[in-house]
Amino acid sequence: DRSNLPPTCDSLIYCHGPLLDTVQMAGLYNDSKTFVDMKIKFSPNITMEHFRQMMNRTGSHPTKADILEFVNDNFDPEGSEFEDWRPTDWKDSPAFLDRIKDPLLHKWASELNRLWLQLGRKMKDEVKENQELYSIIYVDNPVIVPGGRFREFYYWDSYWIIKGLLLSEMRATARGMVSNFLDIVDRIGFIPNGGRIYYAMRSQPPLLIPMMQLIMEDFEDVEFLRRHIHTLDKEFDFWITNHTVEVEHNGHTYKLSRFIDQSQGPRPESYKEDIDCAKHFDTFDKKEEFYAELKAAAESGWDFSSRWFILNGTNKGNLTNLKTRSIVPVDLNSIMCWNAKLLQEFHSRVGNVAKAEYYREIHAKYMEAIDKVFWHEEVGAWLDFNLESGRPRDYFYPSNLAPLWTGSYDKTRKEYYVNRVINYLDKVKVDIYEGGIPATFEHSGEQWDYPNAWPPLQYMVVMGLANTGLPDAMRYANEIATKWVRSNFEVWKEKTAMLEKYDATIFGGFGGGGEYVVQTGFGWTNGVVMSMLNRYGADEFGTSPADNGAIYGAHVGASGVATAILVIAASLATGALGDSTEFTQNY
Ligand SMILES: OC[C@H]1O[C@H](O[C@H]2O[C@H](CO)[C@@H](O)[C@H](O)[C@H]2O)[C@H](O)[C@@H](O)[C@@H]1O
Repeated sequence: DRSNLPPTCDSLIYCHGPLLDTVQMAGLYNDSKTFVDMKIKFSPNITMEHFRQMMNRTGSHPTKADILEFVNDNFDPEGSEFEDWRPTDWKDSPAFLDRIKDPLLHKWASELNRLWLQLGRKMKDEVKENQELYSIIYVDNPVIVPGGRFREFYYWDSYWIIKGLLLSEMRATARGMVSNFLDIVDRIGFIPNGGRIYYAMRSQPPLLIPMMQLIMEDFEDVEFLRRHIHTLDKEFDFWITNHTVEVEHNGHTYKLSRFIDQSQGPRPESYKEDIDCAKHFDTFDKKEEFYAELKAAAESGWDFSSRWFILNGTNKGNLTNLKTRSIVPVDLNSIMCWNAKLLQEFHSRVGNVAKAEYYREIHAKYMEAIDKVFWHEEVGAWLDFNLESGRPRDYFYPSNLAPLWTGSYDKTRKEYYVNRVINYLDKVKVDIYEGGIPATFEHSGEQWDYPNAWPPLQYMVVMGLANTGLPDAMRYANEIATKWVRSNFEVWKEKTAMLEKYDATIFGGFGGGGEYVVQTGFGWTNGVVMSMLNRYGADEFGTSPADNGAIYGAHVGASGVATAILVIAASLATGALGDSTEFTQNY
C-alpha cells in the first residue's frame, strides 16, 4: 500500500499539489524540468495565495496564457540561484596533458580541460538564507555540473567528474564536491539523485565511497578520512537498510541490493510525461506502482531502458512494463561489494580493527552472492536476476562486466573469468559498433537503449578489462577506448561539443531518444575521455575506421565489417538515430 508514503518532497510548489499539477500539465515549456528549476519571487505562502487568486479569477479553468502569466509574475527563470564563478584551482596546463602524444588529441584535451570553467556552478549566499524560494539543495562548495538542463550536481555523474578534475589537478574543487556529499549524508541521511529537492526521495548508484578513494589516491589525507569515515558508514548503511532484498537461488538465500523508491506521485521534473503515461493504468494503486517503477529506474541512473522491462519474462515492451524493483542488477551489487571492500580498507587505515572485520564479512557475502547468483559459466558473463521468475536475464549490457571494474570476482581465477568474458564479448559482437558499446541491443526509443552509447558504461568495460592486467583483456580495452575517444573527437571536430551520450552505430554519431534532447557539456563525458587519454595517450591511439584503421581491421575481420555496415543501414532505416542531428549546445 503506497497511500501512506510521503510525496517526493514537502514543497507544494516543486513536488506535489494543485499548483504543480496545473503548471506542469499546461506544458508551458519543451522540457518539464524547466518549471521546477525556477525560483519563486515571493514566499511559498504568498505564491500559493496568488495561485488561488488566479484559479478563482478563472473559475478553476485557466487558459495556457493565464498560467503562463501566473508563472511569469511569480517565478524567476531557471538558473537564478547561481553567481559567476571561476574555479580558483583551475590551471592551463595540468601535467596529464604532457602524456598525450598525438598533437591533435593533446590540443583537444587542453580544450576539455578548459570546459571545467564553463561547467562550474556556485550558489549565491542568498540561497542559503532563503532556501524555501528555490528547488536547489544548498551546498557550501561550488560544484561541476553535467551541463545543459542538468544545472545541479548528479550523484553518480560526479564520480567521473571528480576523476577528470583530479587529472586537471583541480584538487580543491574535487574535494569540495566530496565535502558537499558528506555534508548532505550528515544532513539528509543519503545522497539524492541530484541536487534538487524533487530528487530527495531517491538516490543514484552509490559512488561516494569510491569518490573518497579517488581523493585518497590523489593525496593520502588520513585525517580527512578519519574525520568523515562515520559518514561513509552511514551512506553504506542507508543502502543496506533500504535496498536489500533476499534472493532464493539453488536452495540458498542471498542478500543482494536493488533499486527502489519510497515516495508517492510522479517525478516532478517529468510530471506531465509520467501522468500521461500513467493513464494506461486505471486505479490509484496501479498508477502509484507505475510511478515507483519509474523513480526506481531513475535511481538506477538508467532512466529509461528495456533493461528494466519485464513482459512475459522478456525485455520487450515499453515504459508501462517497467519492473525495476523486480530486477537485481549486477552493477549495483558490484558497487556495493566494492564499497564494502573500500570501507574495510579505510577502517584498517584509521585503526578501527572491529569495523574493518565487519566490512570484510559483508564484502565476502557480496562476493559469494555475485558469483552464485549472477555468474553464468555457460554464458561467460554476470547477468541481472529476475526476482519474479527466479531466473537470470540473459541480455547483453555493458554492466554485465561491472564485477571486473569493481574487482568483485575471485582473483585467484582471473584467467578463467577473463577468458570467458572475452569469449562473451566476441560472441555478442560488441566490436562491430563504430561509435562505442551500446547500452543494450533493444531498440525501444528510450535513451538507455540501443543505439545509444554512454560514457560511464564505456569506462566500466575499458577499466574493468584493462585492470585485469591480462594481455588479451588489455588489448580489448585499448580497442574500445581508441574507438570511443576517436568517435567523441569526431563529434568535437564537427560541433565543438561534448555530449552526454553518443550513437554506438555511427562513428561520430550523436545519442538521442528518451524524454529530452541530447545535452552538451558534459561532465562525465569529459571525465571519461580524460581518463582514457591519460591511460592510453602515451601510446599511439589507433586510427579511426574512417581512415581504414588497422585496429578495427585487425580485430573485427571481414564479417564484422559487413555486420557493422548492416547495423548502420538498419539504424537509418528504422530511424534509430532519432533526434541525433539536433541538439542545443549549452553549458
Ligand atoms: O529528467 C529526467 C531524468 O534526468 C536525469 O537522468 C539522466 O541524466 C542524469 C544526469 O546526467 C544521469 O545521471 C542519468 O543517468 C540520466 O538518465 C535524472 O537523473 C533523472 O532522475 C531524471 O528523472
